[in-house]
Amino acid sequence: MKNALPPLEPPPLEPGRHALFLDFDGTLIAFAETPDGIEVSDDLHMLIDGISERFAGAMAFVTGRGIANLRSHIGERRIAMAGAHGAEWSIDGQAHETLKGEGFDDQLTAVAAFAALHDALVMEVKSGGLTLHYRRKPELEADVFAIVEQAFAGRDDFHIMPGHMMVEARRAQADKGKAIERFMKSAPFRGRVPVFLGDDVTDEFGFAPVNALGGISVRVGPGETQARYRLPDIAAVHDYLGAALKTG
Ligand SMILES: O=P(O)(O)OC[C@H]1O[C@H](O[C@H]2O[C@H](CO)[C@@H](O)[C@H](O)[C@H]2O)[C@H](O)[C@@H](O)[C@@H]1O
Repeated sequence: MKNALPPLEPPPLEPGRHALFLDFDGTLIAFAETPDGIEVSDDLHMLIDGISERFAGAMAFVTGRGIANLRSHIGERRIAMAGAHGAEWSIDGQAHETLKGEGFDDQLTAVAAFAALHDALVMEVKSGGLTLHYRRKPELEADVFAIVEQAFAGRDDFHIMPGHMMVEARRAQADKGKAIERFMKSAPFRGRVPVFLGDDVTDEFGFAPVNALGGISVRVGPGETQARYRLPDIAAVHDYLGAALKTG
C-alpha cells in the first residue's frame, strides 16, 4: 500500500547487520541540467569510500545509470552495482554482466531523430534501453512521452517509465527490485537485512522486496511511496549515512 507521507525517520544503520542499497541521482547527489553535468564532491567520494568499507562490501549502487557511466563519475571503485535498473550487474567492482534481449535499433533511430530536432534534449543510450531528458526544456514533456511511447509501441519487452524530467524505455525483465533480490542471494549481502534509499518512481520497485524481507525502505523527498520511512532530502541522506561511520 502506498503512503502519501510516511513520517517515520529510518532507524540507525547497523553496518554489521544491514545490506545497504543506494540509488544515486536525487538520493546521493543533486540533479544537474544534464546527466554528465553532475560533480561528485570530495566529501561524497569520502562518504562512499567510508560506507563501503564500514559495510565490509555489503553495499551496492542500484541506479538507472549504466555502470560505465556511473563509474565515470565515481571512479573505478570495487563497489557492487546494478546499472540501467538491473539490466547491468557487477558484484566485484570490475567486470559486469549485461542482460541479453532483442535489439532496439529502430526505436533508437526514431527517438534520436526527434532528439536531433531539439538542442535542449539529451538522449542517453544504455544496454537496457534509452532515456530522453527534457530538463532544459520542460515544455517538451508531452512530446517526449509521446515519441518514446510511439517508438516502443508493440515492444512488450520494454517498459516506459517517467523519471525526474525524463522518460525512459527500459527492459521489462530488469527493475531495481529484481536487482536487490539478486544481490541478497549472494555474498556478502546474503543473510543481512536490506536497506534501500531512493527518491524516484523507479525506486518504488526496490522498496517492495525490501519490505517483504523485513528491511528498511526509505523514500528520499516527497511523493507517494510504499517505503516505510522517509528522509527529506540529499543532505539528510548524507547525515544518515555519515552517522553509520561514527557508530562503534
Ligand atoms: O536511479 P538513479 O541513480 O536515480 O538514476 C536515475 C537517472 O538519473 C540520471 O538522470 C537524472 O539526473 C540527471 C543529472 O542530475 C538529470 O539531468 C536528469 O534530469 C535526471 O533525470 C541519469 O542520467 C539517468 O540515466 C538515470 O536513469
